[in-house]
Amino acid sequence: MSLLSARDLQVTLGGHGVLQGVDFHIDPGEIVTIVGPNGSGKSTLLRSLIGAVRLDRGSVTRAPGLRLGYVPQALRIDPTLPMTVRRFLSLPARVETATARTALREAGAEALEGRQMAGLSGGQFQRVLLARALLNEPQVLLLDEPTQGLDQPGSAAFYRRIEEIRAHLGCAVVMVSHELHVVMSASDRVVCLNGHVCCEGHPETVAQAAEYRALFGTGTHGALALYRHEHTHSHDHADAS
Ligand SMILES: Nc1ncnc2c1ncn2[C@@H]1O[C@H](COP(=O)(O)OP(=O)(O)OP(=O)(O)O)[C@@H](O)[C@H]1O
Repeated sequence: MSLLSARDLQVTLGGHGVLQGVDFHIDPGEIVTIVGPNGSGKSTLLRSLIGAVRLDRGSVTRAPGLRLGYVPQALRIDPTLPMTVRRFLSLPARVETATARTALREAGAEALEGRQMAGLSGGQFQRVLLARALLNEPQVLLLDEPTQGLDQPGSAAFYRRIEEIRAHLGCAVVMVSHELHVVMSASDRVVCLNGHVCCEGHPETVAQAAEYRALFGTGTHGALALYRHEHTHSHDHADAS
């Protein structure tokens, strides 16, 4: 049985249709990567899965008592606000020091406990966000472009960490990524989104796909152009540029 599934999702934001007829599921231990051009609804799909978006139609079903951990695409913290990493982890709900330390260790951020949030590098900040998502020992970890702004080695290290966390905690992982090496090597399944699910499957089905490049253009720097894309329908999604 799937841990988390969505059926026939339809979402409108600001008067524009963002998701139409989207089905999704994630099974225990799986790593599923969502790819798609800018504005194709990837973040909206993740936010729908955690229950943060009003659905026009469709439903999201969670296994009973399911624990989710979510790493947002961006989180802005007022740089003038003094706040340590430890304190940040206790917002909005206080967590025990032992719990915070375990999560920081899992995320590779144990050395950052006493640091000011405003002084963290991009990679350190992402690890702290990851630690926050791990506080409740999630069964599904959802990551929205977690390596945005990291350099290639930083990004590769982050994804290795995710693999380790999956192995250690046994959690399933849903992530949005634009990085080919992640899509190719770290995913059990790839879901290609453009307002609707264009296609999905094992990364092994990846092939040379001129169609994909035609659809996604340079928005992904052609990096995902290898994803095999068998198109039987046209695209008119407003933001698919
Ligand atoms: N709160 C909002 N109000 C109005 N429109 C919104 C809102 N949030 C998102 N949108 C619009 O919905 C569409 C999908 O946004 P979403 O962030 O889900 O796409 P994405 O695929 O994650 O994009 P990116 O790759 O750029 O992060 C975009 O056109 C965006 O402008």
